[in-house]
Amino acid sequence: METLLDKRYRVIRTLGGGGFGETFLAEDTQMPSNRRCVIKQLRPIQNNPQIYQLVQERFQREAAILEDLGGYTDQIPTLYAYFQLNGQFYLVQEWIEGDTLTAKVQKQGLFSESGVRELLVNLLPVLEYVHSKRIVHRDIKPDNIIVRARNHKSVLIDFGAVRESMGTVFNSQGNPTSSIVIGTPGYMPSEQAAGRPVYSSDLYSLGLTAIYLLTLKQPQELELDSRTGEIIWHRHALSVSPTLAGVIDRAIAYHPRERFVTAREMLEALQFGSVSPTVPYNQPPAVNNVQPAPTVSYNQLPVANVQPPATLQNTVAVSPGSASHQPVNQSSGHRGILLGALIAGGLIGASIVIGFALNKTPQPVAESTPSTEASTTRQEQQDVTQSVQSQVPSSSEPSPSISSKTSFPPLPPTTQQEVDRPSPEEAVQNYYATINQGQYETAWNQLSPSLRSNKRLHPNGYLSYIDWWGGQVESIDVEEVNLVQANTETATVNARLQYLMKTGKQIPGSVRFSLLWDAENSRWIVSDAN
Ligand SMILES: Nc1ncnc2c1ncn2[C@@H]1O[C@H](COP(=O)(O)OP(=O)(O)OP(=O)(O)O)[C@@H](O)[C@H]1O
Repeated sequence: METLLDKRYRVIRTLGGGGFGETFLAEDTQMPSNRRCVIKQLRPIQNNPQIYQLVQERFQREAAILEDLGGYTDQIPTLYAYFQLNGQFYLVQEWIEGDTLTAKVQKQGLFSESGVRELLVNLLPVLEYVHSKRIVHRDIKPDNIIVRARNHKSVLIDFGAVRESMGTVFNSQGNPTSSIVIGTPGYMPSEQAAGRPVYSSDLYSLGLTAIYLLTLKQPQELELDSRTGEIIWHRHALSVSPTLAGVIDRAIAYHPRERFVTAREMLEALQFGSVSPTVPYNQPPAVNNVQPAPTVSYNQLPVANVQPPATLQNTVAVSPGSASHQPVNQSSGHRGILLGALIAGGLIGASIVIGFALNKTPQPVAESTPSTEASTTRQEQQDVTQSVQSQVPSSSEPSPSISSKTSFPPLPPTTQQEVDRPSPEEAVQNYYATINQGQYETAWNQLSPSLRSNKRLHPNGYLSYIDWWGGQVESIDVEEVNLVQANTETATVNARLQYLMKTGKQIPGSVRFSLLWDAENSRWIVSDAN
C-alpha cells in the first residue's frame, strides 16, 4: 500500500539529502489540484528527550519566521505546513519550478553583466526585507537561488535558521547551546564561520555568487591577496564594468565594516553607480564606514591556513566553537578559518555535522544579527575613533546652537568677511551641525581635497563618507571643543564627541582637527584629523 507522509503527502522523488535529513518533491493529496510541494525533513543532531523539547520549540519559532517571510513575497517559498513525525521535523514548502543558478550556468554558460545586474537588482530588495526581520539567510549561493520558470524572478531558498535549530545540544555544563554554524565554505565570510553572522554576511555570499556567474569560478578557485586576504577575481572577468566590479568588491570585503552595511545600500550603488571604480585589494581596512556589528570580535577569529578542496560547495554545519582563541591574521586568515574547522572535523565532500557541545549561549537567528544593546566592543570604539578622522568645519556662518565661545586670537579686521570670521571651535561645531542636519555633501566639501581623496579614510570617496554619516550614525553630539593653537592661517582643535548610532548605541570619540584658513571662501577647512 502506498504510504503518505503525515497521511497526506505522496513522495514523488528525493531531491537531495545531507546531514540534517532529506528533501523530497511530493504532492499534497488533500489539495484539489494535488499541488506539488517540497518537504524538508530535519533531524536533530543530538537525540534525547530533553533536547527534543528544545529543538521542538526552536523549530516552531523558526517555522513561524519562514511563514512570515514566505507570506510577503513570491521570491521566498511559501511555507504550507510543518509537522513532527517519529522524532523528525518536517517543513512543507512551495515547490519553485525553475532552475537554480547552478543549473542555469550549466545550461547557458557565463552570465552577462546585465544578467548579473538584473539578478542583483531582483534579489537585493528580498534580502533587505529578510534583514528587516532580523534574519540572516546564511546560505546564499548559486544552488540556493532558483529562477522561477514562470516569471524569471529569483527565489531565495534554504534559509539556514531552521537547520540551526537542529544543532541544539547540551554543552559540558549541561546548558543547551547551538552547536553549529550553517553556511557553505567559500561563500561564507569569516565572521559567519566563527558563528557570528551579520547582515552583510549575506551580501558577501551574494557577491561571491555574482562572481561565480561572471567567471564560473567557485570561491575556492579564486586567489587571495596574501597581504589583505581580499579575493582577486577581476582578471577572470575583464569585461565587467568598473561600477559592477566596485559593487562586488565592496560586498566581498574581508571585514564587514568595509562592506555595504545594508542590501539597500548595495542596490543603490548598483543602480546609481556611486561606488568608485575599484577598491584596490591592497588597501588597508576602511575606517570611515564602520559596520556596527558589535557582536563580532574580529580580532578573535581563529586562523587555520588549510586549503579547501576546490570543488567543495555544499552547505555544512560546523562548530563555531573555536572562534575565540587565536588572534586573527587578516593577511592570511580568511578562508582558512572555516576550512580549518571543517577539515579538522573530518569533512570530506558533503554536508556534515560536527556536534561539539560548546560553552556558549544559544544563538537563535535573531540573536545572530547585529545587536542593539548599549555596550561597545573595543574594536568598535577603535573603529569609531579612527573613522571620525575626516570631519570638517562647516560654513563661515556661525550656527545659533553653538555654545562654545570663540577663543580665537583677535585679528586685525580688514574686510567684513574677516570681521565675521568664525573661530576654529565654531568651525568644528558648525561642521557637525551640518552633518546633524543631513547636509553631508556640504560637510564633505569642507574637507580639504587631500583629505577627501585619502583612500585610507574614504576608500570609496564620498560614498564611504555618507555610508558612515548617513548610514550608521543617527546624530553626533559635540561635548567639548578646545582650541590647541591658532594663527591666521592654521589652527588645531580637539573635540570630544558622542556618537549616537542608528543601532541605538552611544559611542564616545575624540578627534584632533588641523584646520586651514581658506581666505577665498572665508572659512576653515579641515586639512587633517586624527
Ligand atoms: N522550495 C523548493 N523548490 C524547488 N526546489 C527546491 C526547493 N527547496 C529545495 N529545492 C531543491 O531540492 C534539492 C535539495 O535541497 P536541499 O535543501 O536538501 O539541498 P542540498 O543541495 O541537497 O543540500 P544543501 O544545500 O543543504 O547542501 C536542491 O536541488 C534544491 O534546489
